[in-house]
Amino acid sequence: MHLLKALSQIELVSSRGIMFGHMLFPFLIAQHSYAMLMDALQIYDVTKYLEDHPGGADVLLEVTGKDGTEEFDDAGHSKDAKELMKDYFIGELDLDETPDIPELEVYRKEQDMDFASKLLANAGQYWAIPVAAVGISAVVAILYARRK
Ligand code: HEM
Repeated sequence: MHLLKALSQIELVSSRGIMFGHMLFPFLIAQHSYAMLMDALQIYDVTKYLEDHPGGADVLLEVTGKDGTEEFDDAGHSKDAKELMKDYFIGELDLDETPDIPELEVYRKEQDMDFASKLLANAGQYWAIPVAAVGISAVVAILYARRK
């Protein structure tokens, strides 16, 4: 449930024009804007820092749309870097205050379908085509026989 709430919060962020992950949240992509998460909650928009980052743009791009806490810590950033980071802080996910998105509930239900239910759900489609073909052939055959 928390994930759904987090997603709905990220959608609000994305409506402000922030790309939030190609892989995790593909429906939220907005061009030319890059955001990353820290400590699974804090959102940083690093778009304007890409070119100035001493570690290069590539490492930042690798963590956009994801949680970059581990990578940030591994790089052994200085106190100054941590201070500078505050300039790019745009907000925090509020996991308690965000509403659920009904569409996501539906999506989740589809995901939960096991193989047998999927097969049953699709069976209708698979039968419809041959049954229609036999029906049409029968009508054509009857019409043809009558003409003779
Ligand atoms: C808003 C977020 C970030 C800020 C403000 C920032 C800032 C900085 C600064 C000021 C430096 C120079 C060294 C220092 O003072 O520590 C640096 C270096 C570096 N950063 Fe970042 N950084 C950020 C995010 C990241 C992330 C997410 C990664 C990894 C995925 C990363 C990887 C590196 C690396 C590898 C270096 C070392 C470059 C070198 O010494 O050659 N940084 N960063």
